[in-house]
Amino acid sequence: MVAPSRIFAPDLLAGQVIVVSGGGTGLGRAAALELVALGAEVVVCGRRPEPLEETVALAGERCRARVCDIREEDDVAAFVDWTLEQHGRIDTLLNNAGGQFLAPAESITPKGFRTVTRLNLDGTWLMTHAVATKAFIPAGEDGRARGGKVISVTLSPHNGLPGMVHSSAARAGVETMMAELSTEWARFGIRCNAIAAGQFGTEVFMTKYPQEMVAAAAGQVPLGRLGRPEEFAWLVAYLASPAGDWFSGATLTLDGGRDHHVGPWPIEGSRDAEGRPLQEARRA
Ligand SMILES: CCCCCCCCC/C=C/C(=O)SCCNC(=O)CCNC(=O)[C@H](O)C(C)(C)COP(=O)(O)OP(=O)(O)OC[C@H]1O[C@@H](n2cnc3c(N)ncnc32)[C@H](O)[C@@H]1OP(=O)(O)O
Ligand SMILES: NC(=O)C1=CN([C@@H]2O[C@H](COP(=O)(O)OP(=O)(O)OC[C@H]3O[C@@H](n4cnc5c(N)ncnc54)[C@H](OP(=O)(O)O)[C@@H]3O)[C@@H](O)[C@H]2O)C=CC1
Repeated sequence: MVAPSRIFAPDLLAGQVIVVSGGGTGLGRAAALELVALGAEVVVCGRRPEPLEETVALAGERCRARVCDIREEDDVAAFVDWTLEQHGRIDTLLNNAGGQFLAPAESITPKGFRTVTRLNLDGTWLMTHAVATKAFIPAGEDGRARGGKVISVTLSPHNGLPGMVHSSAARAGVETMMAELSTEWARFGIRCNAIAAGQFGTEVFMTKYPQEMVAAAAGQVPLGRLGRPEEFAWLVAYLASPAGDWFSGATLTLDGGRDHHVGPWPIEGSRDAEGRPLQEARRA
């Protein structure tokens, strides 16, 4: 049995059907567990069955899983069709599946660049388009488009992460995609937003990258620590709830201040002998 939410009422999302891509691990799993705790029916997908099955085991019977590679059009179509057969509707799509490898830009081959943009930009588009055309745009019982919400994970800092030019570019594309669709698909009652995630201490984050970079990451966050996966899950739950109904086209940056980090503060030349930031004298 999944643990109750520490923030929201237990029936906040009762009756909702929510798809979480990449729901077998990390941020996606944390979101899936929180959404189930709030009463939603959750469907997770990813390439590997084992992590998905683990999420289902942790979440309980209101969570189902199916293997789907978001880069493959036929896979995506079959996944969305299956979800609709199981539940009859989808209310929210969380585009969380994604990732990249860390490498200096000059060393990235055309294939390597395509690999990352195909996953993060094309894959997000395939999922968004399939869910919209199959679940959100078709008319409901009242003859009007059913509507729904798309929440896509992107990346902070927005001036790009050195070593991740492919992912920085792809995530910028996703944010603009969400903004554009918020206008085009408003007529169907579809809300599209992005969550620009700063650095979160998920298992993959802690193990995939060079350890010296991981160790230095919190030092680049003004609030001095990595994000906790449940902090991401709470924002997803908020956006999926009625409290999120007037958000559309927004990028919500969740990063402890990382986007605007200018280095440690106060720096030498800007602090007094006790280390306090300098302040100008008031005029007499
Ligand atoms: C202080 C600062 C703090 C901050 C520092 C850190 C900030 C991190 C912020 C973000 C954190 C996160 O997102 S954490 C979560 C990350 N999670 C993930 O990345 C999970 C998903 N990722 C993946 O599946 C893989 O990494 C990915 C490469 C994207 C896709 O895998 P695939 O199996 O599809 O692809 P592969 O077959 O492995 O590779 C395809 C091609 O890509 C290229 N390629 C792949 N790996 C490569 C590598 N390591 N180096 C070079 N090139 C590579 C090659 O051209 C490969 O072709 P060949 O040459 O022919 O083989
Ligand atoms: N952790 C962090 O600091 C940050 C994370 N992010 C982004 O947030 C998201 C979640 O990150 P996190 O939980 O840390 O990382 P994970 O690597 O744990 O999560 C990525 C998930 O996406 C799935 N996935 C990858 N490729 C595909 C694919 N082609 N089709 C379907 N599913 C796929 C993976 O499952 P499988 O391998 O089984 O397919 C995995 O469950 C990612 O998009 C990540 O890039 C952004 C900023 C910072």
